[in-house]
Amino acid sequence: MTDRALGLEVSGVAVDLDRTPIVRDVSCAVAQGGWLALIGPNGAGKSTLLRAVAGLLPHRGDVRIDGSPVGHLRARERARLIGYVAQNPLLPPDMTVQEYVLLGRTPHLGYLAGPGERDREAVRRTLTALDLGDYADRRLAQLSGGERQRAALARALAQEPRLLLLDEPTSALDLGHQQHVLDLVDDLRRTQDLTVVTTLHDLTTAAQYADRLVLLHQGRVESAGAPAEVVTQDAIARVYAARVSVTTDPDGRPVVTPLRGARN
Ligand SMILES: Nc1ncnc2c1ncn2[C@@H]1O[C@H](COP(=O)(O)OP(=O)(O)OP(=O)(O)O)[C@@H](O)[C@H]1O
Repeated sequence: MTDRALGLEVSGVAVDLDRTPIVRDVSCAVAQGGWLALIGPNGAGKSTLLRAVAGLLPHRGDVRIDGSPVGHLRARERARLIGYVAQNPLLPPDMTVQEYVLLGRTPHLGYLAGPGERDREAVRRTLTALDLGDYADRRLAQLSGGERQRAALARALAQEPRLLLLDEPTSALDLGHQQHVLDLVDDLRRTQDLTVVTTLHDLTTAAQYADRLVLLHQGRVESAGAPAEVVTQDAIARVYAARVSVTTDPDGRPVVTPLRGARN
């Protein structure tokens, strides 16, 4: 970890759902402007942890954003600080893309005030950045799966949060849009000190973009650190029951190739 201030600090967070422990005593942290990827098999607790950090689930333990305990923030303040995109967001079908993305500005509007030029400009900029400029007046129901996913992301970016929480943000995107969206988020964290936390199933992609990985298994932290420390052949075999080869790219980041015959 760098000596930069912490953008997100999670200490001893635990979540029970229907009295079942789902996230157990998880601690992790990422610097301001850093990118942390939560990885782990299906059911490991990644989405649950992300929702707890977003303030959407009751939890034990402490979550701090830029040093402030989230539990002490008013809802509006929290909405200004945290942008969250769910794995399968429910989008109002009859709303246009532009109207929906403008909702991202709600936490910034004055009491009873409508959106101003700065808000409209933020929406225009975000739509263009996400390749949705031509879709501004389209209804959300008329978008493809990938376009919908980009609209949900656009709303969170138009919000201009300090912490961006993205649950599988590229699951519906083609390769070009995946790269484009992740590069855009990467650029925002570098230029605007945005702190980013994503869940990502693709371990090679996670290792390319994140500077810190947290491997969750059965609700606990199995390991955490730089990508090359966490993504190892042994860890993947143990936690995912998958047979892979792990090589290293020229930047020293792990590249994971699945090998057929894992069950043999
Ligand atoms: N209301 C609930 N009551 C009990 N268990 C639940 C409830 N909701 C979710 N779970 C369980 O919690 C576990 C963690 O779910 P979560 O969605 O956080 O996993 P995940 O790591 O994001 O998985 P995936 O990779 O499949 O998206 C799962 O086993 C899920 O079945």
